[in-house]
Amino acid sequence: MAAITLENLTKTYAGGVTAVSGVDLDIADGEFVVLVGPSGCGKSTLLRMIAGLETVSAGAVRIGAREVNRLEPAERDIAMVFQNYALYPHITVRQNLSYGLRNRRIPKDEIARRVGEAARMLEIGPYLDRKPRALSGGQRQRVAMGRAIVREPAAFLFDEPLSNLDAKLRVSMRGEIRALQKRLGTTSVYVTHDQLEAMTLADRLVVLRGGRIEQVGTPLDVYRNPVSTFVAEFIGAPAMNLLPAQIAQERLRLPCGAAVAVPSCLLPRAEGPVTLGLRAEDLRLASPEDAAFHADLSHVEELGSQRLAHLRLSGHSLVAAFDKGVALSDRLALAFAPEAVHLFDARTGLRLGAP
Ligand SMILES: Nc1ncnc2c1ncn2[C@@H]1O[C@H](COP(=O)(O)OP(=O)(O)OP(=O)(O)O)[C@@H](O)[C@H]1O
Repeated sequence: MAAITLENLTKTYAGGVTAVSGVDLDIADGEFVVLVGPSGCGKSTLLRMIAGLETVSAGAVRIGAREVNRLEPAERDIAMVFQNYALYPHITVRQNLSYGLRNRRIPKDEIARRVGEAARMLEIGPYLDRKPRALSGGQRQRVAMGRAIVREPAAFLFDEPLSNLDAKLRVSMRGEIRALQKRLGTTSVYVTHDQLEAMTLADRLVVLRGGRIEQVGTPLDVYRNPVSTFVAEFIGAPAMNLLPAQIAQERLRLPCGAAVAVPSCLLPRAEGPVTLGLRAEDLRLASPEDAAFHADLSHVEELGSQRLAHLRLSGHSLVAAFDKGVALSDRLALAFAPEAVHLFDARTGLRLGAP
């Protein structure tokens, strides 16, 4: 096991596209770090540079005490789990698991011990003598995990390993990967574009945007204190509501003209336009007297445990989350606690005020 350090890591492809730019990141020994961001933000490129599948244009990758920039993937002591499983189709599951170990001349009884242990952990014992094509997608992904585990590597690198599975299986495999990683204590870097997967797996999230780190933090910290409108909209479902607003005389003026008090620590130095962020669950139904504003109901999404109200406020859309069974009229009186307010610079999108 080992820590992983990225220093000013940069990748410019031959065509001139800079996919990753000046990334600095310290991943602690045993930590589970998830790289998350929209398509094209550079997360796969970053992971592939750690793996050695992509060359580094500038900067350094360290695994443990070693700089590994010039080492082949096989020399880096890492194991990778891919989306498409990458199993050998013509040999059995047992042979797939032991293949890499045999190549490294590990003694037979040691191979048998590791394969047996991984098969037990992943409950794939009954399939050891089948070929991959005789397995379901979930079982194949378990074999791919098993192949990583038997290597006993310094780190696991996961590239969207669950995206080919159906929604229910994804949730259960997510739990299994998390539990397995905790049990083994192996440093892990996991790439996904699915913010929910990122939130539930990570010790720390790394949100990437345009090849740069936008924010690093625990899932809850990133959810509660997004550094920008980009992170606010990307992390959390439904996405944070963002509305244009004005600061005037230490009050926040909403698009409908209503004015509300805001904690002074949040207020920007100058008066003027800001972007107001409000999480759907921070909006509550209010009596007409203590409503901050009124909004028109356009439709309701029933999620079983929750009702999501899609609303219109002076030409802007927003979503409010309510408990199941709450009665909703066509026009809702709504309020929010002053502490629930997130304010962002209207021009740069960066967070204003203390987190
Ligand atoms: N081999 C390549 N040659 C040139 N440009 C590339 C190459 N691979 C990736 N890119 C570009 O680099 C940028 C980052 O790509 P990358 O695959 O790392 O993003 P990603 O965040 O993993 O996206 P996705 O979620 O869609 O896989 C994109 O603009 C992509 O078009």
